[in-house]
Amino acid sequence: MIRINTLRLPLSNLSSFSSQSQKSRPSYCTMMNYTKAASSQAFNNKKLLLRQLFEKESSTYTYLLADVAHPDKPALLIDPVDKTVDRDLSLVRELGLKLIYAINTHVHADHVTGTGLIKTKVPSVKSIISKAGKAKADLLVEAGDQIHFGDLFLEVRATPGHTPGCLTYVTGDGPDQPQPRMAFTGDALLIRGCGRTDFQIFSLPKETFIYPAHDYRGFTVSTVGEEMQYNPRLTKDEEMFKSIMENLNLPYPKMIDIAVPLNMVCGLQDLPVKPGDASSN
Ligand SMILES: N[C@@H](CCC(=O)N[C@@H](CSS)C(=O)NCC(=O)O)C(=O)O
Ligand SMILES: [Fe+2]
Repeated sequence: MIRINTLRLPLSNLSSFSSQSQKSRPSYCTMMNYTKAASSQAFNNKKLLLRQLFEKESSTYTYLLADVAHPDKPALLIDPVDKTVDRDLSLVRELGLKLIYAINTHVHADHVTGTGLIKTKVPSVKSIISKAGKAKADLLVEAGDQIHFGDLFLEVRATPGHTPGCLTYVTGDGPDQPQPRMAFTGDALLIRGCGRTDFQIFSLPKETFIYPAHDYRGFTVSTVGEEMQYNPRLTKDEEMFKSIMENLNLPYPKMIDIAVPLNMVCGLQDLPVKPGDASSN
C-alpha cells in the first residue's frame, strides 16, 4: 500500500462520484490559473496552477500541476517526455515550484518517458505509475489511491483498454479542490477519439475537463459532456465501435520497440544505484 502523500480509499463503485460540491461553489477566475487550454473555460480555483505543455514529435501533452497557495508550491508532472525534460524543469524553476512527483498515465509506446531522467536531475522526485502496468517506479498506484500535492490531490481511476495499466488522474472532489474537475486521461480518451478505451471516464460529471495525453489535430481540452455527445467512436454501439477500432489502420508506432522496454524502467537503460537504495527509479 502506498503511504507517501497517498491515501488509499476503497472505491467499489467508480460511478458514484457526485458533483454536489460544484453546486455550492462561487464562480470566479484568477490570472494565476490562466493557461492556453483553460482560458476559454470557466476555471474557478485559486490554488491550482495548470500548464499544458506539448512535445511535437509524438504529439504528446505533458501537464504541470501545482498547489500555488501552499508555501512550498508542491508540483507534479503528468506524462513528461525525455526530449522535453529540460524545458519542463526550467519552467518548474521559473515558477518557483517544488517538483515532488513525475507521473505516467501508462507505459507509452510512442515516446520515452521523462520520469527517470527527471529523477537524475532532481533526485527527491518520486516516479509514479500503475501497479497493473508491471513497470518500475517509486510508487505503484491503483484505483482509489490519492496523490496529494499540498492541499490538492489527484484521484486515481483505472481506465484499462489502451493498455492494461492505463490510469486516469482526476482532480479531487471536495470544497477546497478545483471545480469543475479535470481528468488527465492519457490515451484512454482523446478529444473526439480514443486510444483503446473503456467507458469509466464517462461516469464523471459532464462539466469535467478532459486533458488527454495526445492530440493529432490541434485540440487542447474538452469536457466529458462534449465527448459523450460528439466523440465519433464512443457514440457508436459496440459492434460499430469494434469495427472502427479494427480499421484504424494506424502505422506501427515508430518508437515502440525502443520506447516500451525503456518505459518499463522509467525511460533509463541503466539506473544509477545509490548506496542503501533498494531498487527504485
Ligand atoms: N504515428 C505515431 C503513433 C500514433 C498512435 O498510434 N497513437 C496512439 C496513442 S500513442 S500509443 C493511439 O492510440 N492513437 C489513436 C488514434 O486514433 O490516433 C507513431 O508512430 O508514434
Ligand atoms: Fe499510449
